Amino acid sequence: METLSQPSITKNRKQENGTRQIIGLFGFGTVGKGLYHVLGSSPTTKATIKTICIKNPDKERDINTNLLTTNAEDILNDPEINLVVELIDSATDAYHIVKAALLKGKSVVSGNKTMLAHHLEELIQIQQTTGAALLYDASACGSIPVIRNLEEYYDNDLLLSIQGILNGSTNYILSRIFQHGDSYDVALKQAQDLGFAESNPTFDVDGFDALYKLIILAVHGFGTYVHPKEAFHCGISKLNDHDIQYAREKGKKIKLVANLSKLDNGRFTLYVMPRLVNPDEYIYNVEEEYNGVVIEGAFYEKQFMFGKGAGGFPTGSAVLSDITARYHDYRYEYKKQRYFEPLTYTNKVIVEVYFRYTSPADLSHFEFEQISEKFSGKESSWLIGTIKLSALQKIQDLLPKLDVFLALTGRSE
Ligand SMILES: NC(=O)C1=CN([C@@H]2O[C@H](COP(=O)(O)OP(=O)(O)OC[C@H]3O[C@@H](n4cnc5c(N)ncnc54)[C@H](OP(=O)(O)O)[C@@H]3O)[C@@H](O)[C@H]2O)C=CC1
Ligand SMILES: N[C@@H](CC=O)C(=O)O
Repeated sequence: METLSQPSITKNRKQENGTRQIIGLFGFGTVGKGLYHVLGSSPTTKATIKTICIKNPDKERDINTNLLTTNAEDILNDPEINLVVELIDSATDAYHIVKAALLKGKSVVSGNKTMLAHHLEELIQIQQTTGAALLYDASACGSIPVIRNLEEYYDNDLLLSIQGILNGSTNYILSRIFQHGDSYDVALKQAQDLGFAESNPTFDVDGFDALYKLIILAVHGFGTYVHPKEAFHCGISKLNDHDIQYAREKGKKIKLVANLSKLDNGRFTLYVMPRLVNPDEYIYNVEEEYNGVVIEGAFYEKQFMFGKGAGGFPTGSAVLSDITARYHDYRYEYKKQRYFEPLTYTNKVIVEVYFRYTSPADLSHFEFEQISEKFSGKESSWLIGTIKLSALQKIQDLLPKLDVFLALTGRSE
């Protein structure tokens, strides 16, 4: 009788479970340093950082320089390193590093939502082929364990929606504006100085970052992957004093809200937009760099997860949770994708928005279904109207060039 050799999938998994983790770390910026500190303050963790790969060898660093390299191969080809932790700010480089590590059978922990939102399908496949695991709880909502929660709970038949504040920088900026009267530019600079913002803050303020996070949540919540190009997002970069005044007069705040909702006939939608938020909503009191996620189900109604969504220590602690999870051989099973009929994504959904504009030429790009209120002023005008997400999606690339601000009224959801 032929003896079957042990498949490498088992070998890789057994090697890590209960074995001291020897880490190769990519990136020593806000989150990399945060992890270094958190790991150093966690004596029970059975993990050691052996090598740190950075980009710029001339930067001053407050660590043992013997740990440093600029050559990725020093980590990828080191047989002693059994866990790669990827915390860099380039999505393209991160993709190559993560893919190479997984193909070599090394498990990976990453926080790179831009990279994940674009390559998750392929990276799931590679995990299944090589047996190496990829964990990334830090990639969505910083310290809040929302991905693992969605992965392990909520049969997708019961899960109705996930809504929330998924970006710490924009929430920080909006808090500073609404609560402290800071200007947009000053608040953005603070978010950058505090390490909350992405290297390119357009990702934060124009809603890309929240969309990437939402795409990851859709995979673990509903079992369906949506490419970022297919979904509508807009952000707060065009917010001005008129919008702030409008919200205040209505007794509301403006928050950047990510929405994932189950619809009828096996469909769901997802999008990211600013929204006028009422004082009786959970997310109304989510301030500064905190994030808040409201999970709604058929039988339990609402659950609310709240915690710091950005910053070196909170994110470093989420990365450490993934490192420890790998020590215990935890991996995402992608249960919703594997065991349930996946839902189909659609953007054929009508939303009601507050729309502020200056020039009628800008207004002409927007195909409103119905307009229920309209105000025309000398400096700016606004209207309340309904519009299809697909119509907004068509002008997605034009939006940053227009002097308009859009916010969901919250009435159509
Ligand atoms: N900041 C936050 O609050 C959060 C960030 N994240 C994600 O974590 C990741 C890191 O973010 P953050 O720490 O803020 O970014 P930083 O800009 O602070 O740091 C980036 C680090 O990556 C290094 N780097 C860039 N390219 C390479 C490369 N090709 N090889 C090796 N190292 C490289 C840089 O090296 P050098 O030091 O030499 O310049 C730097 O150390 C990003 O994906 C981000 O989206 C996730 C959750 C929260
Ligand atoms: N730039 C991001 C960092 C964490 O993901 C944010 O502000 O939320």
